[in-house]
Amino acid sequence: MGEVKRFSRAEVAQHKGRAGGRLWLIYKDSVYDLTDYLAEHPAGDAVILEEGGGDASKAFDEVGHSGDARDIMAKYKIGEVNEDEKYYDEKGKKKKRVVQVQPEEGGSGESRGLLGICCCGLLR
Ligand code: HEM
Repeated sequence: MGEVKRFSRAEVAQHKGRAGGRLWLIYKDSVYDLTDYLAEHPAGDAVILEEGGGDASKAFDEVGHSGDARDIMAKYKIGEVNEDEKYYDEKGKKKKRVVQVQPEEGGSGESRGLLGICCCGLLR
């Protein structure tokens, strides 16, 4: 098997399936081109079009799709999202989102929350 193709989420978002374009979507960090499946979807194309270009993990799971549906989906896989944009770890478990807080430029390096500001007022 060859190398897996990698896509950025921004690149996937360019394929919304509108105006004759291809329809890609993301399910659990894998990228699918469902253009040729749209017309076959048992629940119609509209529900998939709504997710076009985006991450359909939640929508797909909420339906409670069958194993058959998952087998079909596998046939349309074209790659995976870039490693640094993945939401799931190697075990398929959802990663904790790491939010990096940059210190404010030129500031004191300390940002006070509302509570902090109130307390400071009281202590003065
Ligand atoms: C990603 C590729 C997809 C494939 C291969 C797929 C396949 C299928 C299949 C085979 C069914 C028939 C029922 C079953 O076997 O589970 C189904 C039903 C359905 N799908 Fe999808 N589906 C896909 C994506 C989506 C997405 C993104 C949505 C968005 C919400 C969606 C919404 C539905 C709904 C609402 C039903 C009807 C469920 C029901 O009758 O209870 N599907 N799909």
